[in-house]
Amino acid sequence: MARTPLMAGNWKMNLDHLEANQLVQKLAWTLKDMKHDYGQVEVVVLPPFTDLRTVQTVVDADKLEIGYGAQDLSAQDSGAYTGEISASMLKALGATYVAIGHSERREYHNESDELVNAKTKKAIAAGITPIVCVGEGLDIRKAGDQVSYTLAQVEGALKDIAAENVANLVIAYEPVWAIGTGEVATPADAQEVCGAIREKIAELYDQETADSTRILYGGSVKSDNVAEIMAEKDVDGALVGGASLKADEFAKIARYNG
Ligand SMILES: O=C(CO)COP(=O)(O)O
Repeated sequence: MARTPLMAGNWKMNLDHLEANQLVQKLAWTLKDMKHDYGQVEVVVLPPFTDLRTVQTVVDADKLEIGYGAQDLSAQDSGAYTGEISASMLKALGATYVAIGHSERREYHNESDELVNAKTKKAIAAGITPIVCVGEGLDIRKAGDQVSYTLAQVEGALKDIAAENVANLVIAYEPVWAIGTGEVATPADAQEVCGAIREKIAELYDQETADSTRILYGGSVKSDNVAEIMAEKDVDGALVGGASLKADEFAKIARYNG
């Protein structure tokens, strides 16, 4: 079954709401100039929470086909959880995606597979597509254990989630050693783990489910390396950090297929 490629820009803690407004408009103009076909490659931005209302306003006002979402959400529904943002709050802002378990959250906020699993369930319950992030650090890569390590994260994240929901979610393989370092995984590195993730989903569920789930690669993706990574059969898109902060560069990434 055909999987629509997805290019998602994770802005991390960059750009305030005024800058967000400019970037989203410039991205839309640039893609329009390039005659981008959104049916062929889906384009999504994941700004900081404080930008979401602004992004919603510009996307709605100009009827942009750019999707947007958040970089995290709470595992709780509501109540005394200072600083947290719930799935229903994101839904009310029209968010259609949310990144969950990004390696920076796992590292700096001690997010466990159990928490990632709980957050993934909250996103699904709210009708928001989770982008579940997994991937190994340098020590694990050096030991050659990247596949088993990453598959354990996938299994943890998907615990007790039904096949129909897994078919619709997105998994992003982001080897930590390739994030923000300029050191991009080779296409073969990306395919090795993305292919193994798809096999794992087939084993946990069935082949049809595995064939539907979109699997992204992330880690130093740029316009000059995206095409070769996208040529791999189990890579369905990219989760882009630094290069998504420049409209021209991110538009070129979205137009990797010419
Ligand atoms: O973490 C990433 C996206 O979520 C990747 O970041 P960079 O593209 O800046 O390496």
